Amino acid sequence: MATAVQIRLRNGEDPRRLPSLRRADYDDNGAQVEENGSAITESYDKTLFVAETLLPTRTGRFRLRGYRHSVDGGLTYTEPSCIMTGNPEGCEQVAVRVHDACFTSEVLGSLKCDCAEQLQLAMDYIQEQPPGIIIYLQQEGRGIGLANKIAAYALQEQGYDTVDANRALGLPDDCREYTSVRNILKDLGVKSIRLMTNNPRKMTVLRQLGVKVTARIPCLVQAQDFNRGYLATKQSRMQHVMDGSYCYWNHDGEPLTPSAGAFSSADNTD
Ligand SMILES: Nc1nc2c(ncn2[C@@H]2O[C@H](COP(=O)(O)OP(=O)(O)OP(=O)(O)O)[C@@H](O)[C@H]2O)c(=O)[nH]1
Repeated sequence: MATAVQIRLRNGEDPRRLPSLRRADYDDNGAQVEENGSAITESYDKTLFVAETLLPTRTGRFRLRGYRHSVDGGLTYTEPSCIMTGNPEGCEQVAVRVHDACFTSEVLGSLKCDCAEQLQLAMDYIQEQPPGIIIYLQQEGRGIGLANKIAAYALQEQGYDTVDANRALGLPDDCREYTSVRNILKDLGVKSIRLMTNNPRKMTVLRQLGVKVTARIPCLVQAQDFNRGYLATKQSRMQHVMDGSYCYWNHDGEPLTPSAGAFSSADNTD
């Protein structure tokens, strides 16, 4: 006999919906305004916790938390999730990976990028050194979506790199937004984080949102024939901190080879 699923209600809200959110309108400058045109002070980004379960995986057991996130007052929403080990609630300096979806590598096994391997590295890391959190966001293609990313790949077959392909399509280099990360960390009571990333933009954007980032943990994977150019472009045109000729990674975030000048201890503690 089926058992009724109990969903915890918070502040009277049904977390499966976003009923209390209103639609935001925007003025010419992109600011959110009321119907009468006056500026809105209330924030229209909202991230609601839905449920948590325990998930056994090939990498080990993880806590998996589901959220609903809206930036337009509930008109549309995405579903960020949190893959966690240990009990990071209320902790300082929690190892956190903010990871954006990559259907091509994570589902299809594409070799054109390093996304799937970075996700695996992060899972290994937080499994071996709990507590830790991976916040997985549905922002395929650096936010342009899967179909546009496929269009960008088609242009890359003609010789465009990953930046110019987006631009040739009239799309931004990177339009990911991270308000859900701030909201989820707040929901968990996480006080500060060590961010697993090679991307300085992520560090900057999260700090601007008020997330206390105390250190960076490099998240590097071995380059191979199909992603060598992509990794080199991320380094040269998107300021990612990595060495294009070889990649390495260990759990302390320290360089394994003396030639790894890009990874001074200063990089790891800024
Ligand atoms: N538009 C576009 N997106 C890509 C391409 N290759 C991978 N992606 C997307 O890039 C996102 C991951 O971003 P990356 O630039 O690889 O890395 P990052 O997350 O910014 O930085 P790290 O934290 O160091 O991994 C995922 O959403 C992928 O779907 C590409 O060639 N074009």
